[in-house]
Amino acid sequence: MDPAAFKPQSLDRDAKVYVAGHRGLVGSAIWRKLESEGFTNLIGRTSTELDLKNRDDVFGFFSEEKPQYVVLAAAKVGGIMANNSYPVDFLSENLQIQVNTMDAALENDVERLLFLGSSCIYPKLAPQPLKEEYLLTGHLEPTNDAYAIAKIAGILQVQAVRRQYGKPWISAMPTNLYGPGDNFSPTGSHVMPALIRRYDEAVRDGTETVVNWGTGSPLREFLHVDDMASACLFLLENYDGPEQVNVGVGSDVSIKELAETVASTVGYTGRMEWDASQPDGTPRKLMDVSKLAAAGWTASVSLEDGIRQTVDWFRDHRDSFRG
Ligand SMILES: NC(=O)C1=CN([C@@H]2O[C@H](COP(=O)(O)OP(=O)(O)OC[C@H]3O[C@@H](n4cnc5c(N)ncnc54)[C@H](OP(=O)(O)O)[C@@H]3O)[C@@H](O)[C@H]2O)C=CC1
Ligand SMILES: C[C@H]1O[C@H](OP(=O)(O)OP(=O)(O)OC[C@H]2O[C@@H](n3cnc4c(=O)[nH]c(N)nc43)[C@H](O)[C@@H]2O)[C@@H](O)[C@@H](O)C1=O
Repeated sequence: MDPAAFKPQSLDRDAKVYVAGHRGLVGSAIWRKLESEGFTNLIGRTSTELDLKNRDDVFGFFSEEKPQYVVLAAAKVGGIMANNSYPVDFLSENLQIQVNTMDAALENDVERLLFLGSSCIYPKLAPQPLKEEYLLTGHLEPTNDAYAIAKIAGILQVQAVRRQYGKPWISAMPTNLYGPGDNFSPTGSHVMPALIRRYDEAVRDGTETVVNWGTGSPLREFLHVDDMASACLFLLENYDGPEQVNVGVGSDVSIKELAETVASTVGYTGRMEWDASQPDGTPRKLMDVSKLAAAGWTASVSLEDGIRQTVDWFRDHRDSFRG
């Protein structure tokens, strides 16, 4: 990555900004961040109001609204089981959402666009930590290869638009995210919300043994979604380059350690077991975040504080997640 790509970009606080996926974990955090930083003209649409898979509707929306900036945080998203069970949905829906949104953004002359990918774009057995240049250097993790291919296509589309049309569009690759507003579905979610819900329910139900998926040995890095939103604005204000930029905290924990922290945070004192018939996924995916750090951005929410805050949020909202 060319360090010169990190340079101040002027952003107009009164520009119309379309946050695609503004009700999701990431999109809602980006919306809050932009509002708190003085952006006055944010627009969003639910998937019911505007299905980004519907190309005609997407083109109609862009030609009517004419947003100047776009944050593309709408996607079909899920944890290891959802990705492994519904690969064609993750491939096809994400490709449609991305291609329609970026094509319509190009046709309507969107000035700045930020595409969100994921750390799963890197090869399963790449050296750690994962540097941006490891993209397309090896085989993907099979539990999420379909989703990863869609995300890689998104990075390439951003790069191709830059090359062919000279637009200053960019891509960010977040590590595993968590925080208020996450998806707490027991089977569809990522590990953090799954564990918070499972251990919180175990405490309330007096369950003596809680079973987690896999062996507990995989290592994962967790970034609080408010940090992710802050990094997104930082990139929009400070980065103009073709290469995707990693966003993470720079350290990881084993799933077993994570489960123990969640259990102790919610006050669970029973037994913990592991169901090794469930997939572990990739053994490790620690992001190399030195590019972003050198440019002046680092995460600020500690894992312990972030888990405590997310547990509190879940407890305040858990009735809406029952069933
Ligand atoms: N969560 C994580 O750990 C990580 C997430 N990311 C990336 O961050 C981005 C946001 O993820 P996250 O916030 O977690 O996901 P969520 O599932 O929380 O939110 C996804 C959003 O996308 C919208 N959406 C989905 N399908 C459509 C559609 N067909 N038309 C219009 N809108 C649609 C949903 O809208 P609605 O609510 O209206 O249905 C929802 O607001 C994604 O690109 C994801 O790949 C990357 C790495 C890790
Ligand atoms: C962000 C990222 O998210 C996905 O990749 P992942 O990191 O493997 O996702 P995960 O959070 O679902 O699991 C992490 C680890 O945790 C273990 N684990 C234990 N117990 C539960 C559990 O109860 N639920 C879940 N989901 N996992 C569990 C699980 O077995 C695995 O070892 C991608 O598909 C892709 O979408 C992507 O980019």
